[in-house]
Amino acid sequence: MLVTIEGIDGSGKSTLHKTLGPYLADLDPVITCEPGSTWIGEAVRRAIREHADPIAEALLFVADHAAHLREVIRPALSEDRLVISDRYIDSRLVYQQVTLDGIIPDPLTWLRAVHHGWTIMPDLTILLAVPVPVALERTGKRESGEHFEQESVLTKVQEYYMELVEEDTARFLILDGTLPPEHILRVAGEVIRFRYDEMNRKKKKKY
Ligand SMILES: Nc1ncnc2c1ncn2[C@@H]1O[C@H](COP(=O)(O)OP(=O)(O)O)[C@@H](O)[C@H]1O
Ligand SMILES: Cc1cn([C@H]2C[C@H](O)[C@@H](COP(=O)(O)OP(=O)(O)O)O2)c(=O)[nH]c1=O
Repeated sequence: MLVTIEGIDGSGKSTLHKTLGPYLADLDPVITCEPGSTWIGEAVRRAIREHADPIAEALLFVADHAAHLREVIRPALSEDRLVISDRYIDSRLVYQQVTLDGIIPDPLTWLRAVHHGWTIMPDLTILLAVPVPVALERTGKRESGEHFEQESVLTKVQEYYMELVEEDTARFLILDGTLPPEHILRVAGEVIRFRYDEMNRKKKKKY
């Protein structure tokens, strides 16, 4: 089962992701992330740092995703493992919708077409929602400000995430990212456990 964690910068994804591994240790989950689960992640980081051309940057994120699928996601899913990824396809659908605006006509259609036919859609996506000012206050404490971490970008990104939810409500679980981290961990952890058990029960029934 593939679970992804999404949200704007500063929404608390990494905090949740780090603690889910130990919380669900009995399920032996594969804990992974985008960008950066393969060497292509280094190129992505450089593109972000050096404000590369937005199309080049978008395609590097896609290249990182392709390598991630081949090296981590597909092998783990083929063994029926539980995979939990900090960011995944939706990050591209929302962030690159912003960065490609005015550069490519209809960026969302283009982004979907680029992924079409080879990506694997998540079974469950946990979206951490926090007001943009709270996220900015949190990320403002970081030493390296990235070019995505601006109010105008994050406001659009949050809006686009909500549009994705409206299109596919069954896939998303929205959690209030301003709640205490232990509370978020318990809800996310128990929902993942329930869904994973349910999937395994259904599989057993088939045999
Ligand atoms: N639920 C929470 N409540 C308060 N602060 C949080 C919470 N989750 C994370 N933080 C803090 O906010 C900052 C950003 O969190 P992080 O997990 O790195 O976010 P992201 O990975 O989404 O950018 C960190 O300093 C972290 O300690
Ligand atoms: C995976 C992905 C990330 N990003 C952006 C979101 C982040 O601002 C940045 C780095 O991602 P990440 O390392 O997850 O940062 P954070 O922990 O702050 O959320 O890259 C995209 O623009 N497109 C993508 O496809």
